[in-house]
Amino acid sequence: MELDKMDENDWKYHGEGNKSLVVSHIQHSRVLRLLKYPSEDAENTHQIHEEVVYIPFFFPTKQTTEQAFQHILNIVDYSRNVMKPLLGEKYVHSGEVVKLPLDFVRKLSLKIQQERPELRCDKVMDTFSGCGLCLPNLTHLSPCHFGDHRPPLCVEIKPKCGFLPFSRHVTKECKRKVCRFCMHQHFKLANGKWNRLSRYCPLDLFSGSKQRMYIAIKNLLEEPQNNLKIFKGGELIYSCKDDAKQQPDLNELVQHLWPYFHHSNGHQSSKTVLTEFIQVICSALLSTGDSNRSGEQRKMQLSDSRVLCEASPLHRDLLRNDVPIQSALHMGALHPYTWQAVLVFPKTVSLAKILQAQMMDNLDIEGLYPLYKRVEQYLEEFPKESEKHVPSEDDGSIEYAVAKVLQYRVAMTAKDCSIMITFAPCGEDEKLQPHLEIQPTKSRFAFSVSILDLDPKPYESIPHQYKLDTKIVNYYLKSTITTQELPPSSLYSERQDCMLLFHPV
Ligand SMILES: O=P(O)(O)O[C@@H]1[C@@H](OP(=O)(O)O)[C@H](OP(=O)(O)O)[C@H](O)[C@H](OP(=O)(O)O)[C@H]1OP(=O)(O)O
Ligand SMILES: Nc1ncnc2c1ncn2[C@@H]1O[C@H](COP(=O)(O)OP(=O)(O)OP(=O)(O)O)[C@@H](O)[C@H]1O
Repeated sequence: MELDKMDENDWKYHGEGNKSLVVSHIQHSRVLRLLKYPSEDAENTHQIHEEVVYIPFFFPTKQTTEQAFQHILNIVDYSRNVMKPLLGEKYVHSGEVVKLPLDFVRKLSLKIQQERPELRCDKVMDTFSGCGLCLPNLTHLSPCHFGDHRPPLCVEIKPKCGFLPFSRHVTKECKRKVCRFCMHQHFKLANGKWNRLSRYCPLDLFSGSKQRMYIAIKNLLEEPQNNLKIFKGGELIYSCKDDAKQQPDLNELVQHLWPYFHHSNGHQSSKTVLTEFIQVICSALLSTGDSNRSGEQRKMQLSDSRVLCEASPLHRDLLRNDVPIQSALHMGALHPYTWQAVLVFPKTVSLAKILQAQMMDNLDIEGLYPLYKRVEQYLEEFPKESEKHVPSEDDGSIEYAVAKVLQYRVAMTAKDCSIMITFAPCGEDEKLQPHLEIQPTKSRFAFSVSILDLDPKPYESIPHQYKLDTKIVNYYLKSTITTQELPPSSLYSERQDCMLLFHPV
């Protein structure tokens, strides 16, 4: 990429989240990630004072171009030096900071404006610093493959927090039974963020059980919200609609998928196509990504009480079928026709890596917040930090509090990251390294798994997290919405879900 010859016509709108906007190159497998800031700040933007451009960049404090560059550099450093060692070299692409011509960025911003979803237009793209992040386009597969004409499919999942808090600091009993995502759904519905409750429960996705993962992905397909996007050949083909009242069209998705799951020996029903599609996703998510498959993989295991969320449709299915929860949890190893509720996937699996990082939040926000206050107070009294030994137990020291706050921020990043699973069919005689292929059904696929959006979460967001946690829990407790009010599954009947559940593992 020649930075002095940047042309906005070589780039197109690709997607965005709350903090950044992404454009992709029309020929090369590259994306540019540009940061955003609230549009009300844009009015005060660009005050030129003593030849310095001030930018209302992400935080209330104004930043110079140099500070903006440093800010993006911090994002890369954090991804490379903190998150990558935790999540694994093979899953993380930290990218590189680039300085872009301002003229290019401004023209690009105008060009893509009409493609941006309305719900994201409360923020504007940064057109003042000229700084961005250049990354590989993860919706593509590396060029080492392909004799096949079918473009790669890419599934992006934002899994959110996959465990129930185990901290002794938790004061509300419901937090030990119902996961944060499921509780938050009710709060989001009440606030108009979404119009329908999602049946997805992160604890199913992180369960390590193929059946539960299958159900989690099926539920994401039915109600993607901001947790699922599907790309084909780098183009977004399935996600929540801009008008959140509308549901995305699963039949349309099946039409896209059909050429990938069509077998010569007969007609595939929509359901079979979706089933095979989900199986490919599960296989990729469960792959260890290691070329060396011999030898026992170290397994990750959670205690029974942490693996099932009482608000999840799965839990209700068990109750409806009169399966005692605790015995269901234990049956995994004993019964040939049951599901494994206990998390048993190898530690190198992407989901296990993410979960381990999330669980660095071992105090819960309720236990962390007083430590945050301790740090706040210390910083007021002694603004210059000192480096001292970090105690493993809380001895009332500032060192312990600082270490825990840092640990919590890592967990926050892991609770908000996304996974991209990209795959494409490969021919029967195409030779691939074993760790780069999966064959969950009749078809063989080359695939890759990546973890993205690994930005550091600001220290200042901890008080917000503390307040939000209280609001979510209080709303959930007082809400009259019962779990019966979950919308019925449109993909399969509840009964079929159960049949799936009790399929052999
Ligand atoms: O707090 P949460 O769990 O609602 O997560 C926020 C996300 O909302 P979600 O619940 O996933 O719809 C939120 O996502 P959306 O904007 O709702 O798509 C952001 O990812 C936000 O992170 P940041 O402030 O942009 O760095 C996320 O904030 P952090 O908690 O990561 O700070
Ligand atoms: N390297 C990449 N390759 C392909 N697509 C990408 C890449 N990085 C980001 N994207 C796409 O751009 C979207 C926005 O990026 P990202 O999730 O980093 O934004 P964000 O604003 O930081 O998110 P959040 O709302 O979680 O804060 C992603 O959902 C993904 O679809």
